[in-house]
Amino acid sequence: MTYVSFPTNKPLDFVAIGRLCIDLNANEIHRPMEETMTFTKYVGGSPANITIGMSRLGLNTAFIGKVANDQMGRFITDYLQRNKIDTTGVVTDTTGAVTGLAFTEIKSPTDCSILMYRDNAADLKLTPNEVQEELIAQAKVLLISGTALAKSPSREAVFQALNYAKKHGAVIVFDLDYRPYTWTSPEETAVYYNLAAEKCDIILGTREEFDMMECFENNESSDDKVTASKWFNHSAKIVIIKHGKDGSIAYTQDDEGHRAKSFPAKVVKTFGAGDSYAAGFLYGVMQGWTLEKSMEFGSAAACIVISSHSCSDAMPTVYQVEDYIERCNRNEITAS
Ligand SMILES: Nc1ncnc2c1ncn2[C@@H]1O[C@H](COP(=O)(O)OP(=O)(O)OP(=O)(O)O)[C@@H](O)[C@H]1O
Ligand SMILES: O=C(O)C[C@@H](O)[C@H](O)C(=O)CO
Repeated sequence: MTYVSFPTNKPLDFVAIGRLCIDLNANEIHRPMEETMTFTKYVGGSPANITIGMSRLGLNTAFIGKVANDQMGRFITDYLQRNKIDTTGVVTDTTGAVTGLAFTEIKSPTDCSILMYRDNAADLKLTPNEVQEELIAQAKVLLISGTALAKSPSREAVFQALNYAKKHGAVIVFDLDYRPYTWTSPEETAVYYNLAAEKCDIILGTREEFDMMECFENNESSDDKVTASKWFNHSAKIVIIKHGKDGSIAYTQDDEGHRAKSFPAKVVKTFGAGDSYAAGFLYGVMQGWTLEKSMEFGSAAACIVISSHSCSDAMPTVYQVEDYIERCNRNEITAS
């Protein structure tokens, strides 16, 4: 059964808009940041990671965003290009803005946190008139991600991209990617998240992210099915609610939910799970696979990334994901 129809007559499979930054992941893992001395530098930012994931899976991809006019900005653009991502939509800041930095602390496989340096970050300076309509017109899928809604003018740039995607018939995906440090209040966050989500065909988020969006409705965590059903009154065709190592559930308008188990993993760090899951899942639905198969593929892609040191650099190929699933089926991989 097909839940979402992707346009067939477009040259670009996937374009994402939003955050491009640098992850500095602790080399000395299982230590607090206070005792960490060295870091490895990777391209970061959830929509960038997802786009790198889609490109590694063999899709034709592009990115819309803004980088600082410095060595870090050039490192990001160069890395995207080396990963075969079209960067004609990546503009360079001219105001002296800087590249956002995420220092990751890996205390244990379950206790990870991110220390952010995002004052005057270039990615939030993208303006609506810098969003190229032509790029979105050529794309089957536009992915937006929540952090870009946190501040103007990037917020308006995302809504401009949504307008273009609607006009040209791209399938719109919203990865909620809620990072509280970027926002001023939960109420402001919920307003813009809800306005954007109304326009989207596929919405992916964790239970906590959906709870944030429902902060006007009640103070308690909702039932997943109740949460999902609200969005079918707008544009949504698929709503996915993720539950960490307990797996994920996909809802469509007419059913009780499709549950995907997660695979075992030798976890190094937890961040990056959601980005690799999104890339794997979206790849699957774009191939016309069932929701279960697409979710399984996303779950296995997530395991590969959380078993690795980086998010972006560890994004797997189709062969790597298939091999991981086969090895799990042969009980060759056990949880850490
Ligand atoms: N410890 C784990 N072991 C196995 N699979 C996992 C684990 N954690 C996450 N996953 C897989 O990754 C998917 C997405 O993870 P999660 O629900 O943590 O998303 P997220 O919170 O968006 O991730 P992130 O930490 O990148 O923000 C899960 O549905 C599951 O399939
Ligand atoms: O910007 C962040 O919040 C951290 C990212 O750079 C990181 O790569 C990430 O988003 C993983 O999901």
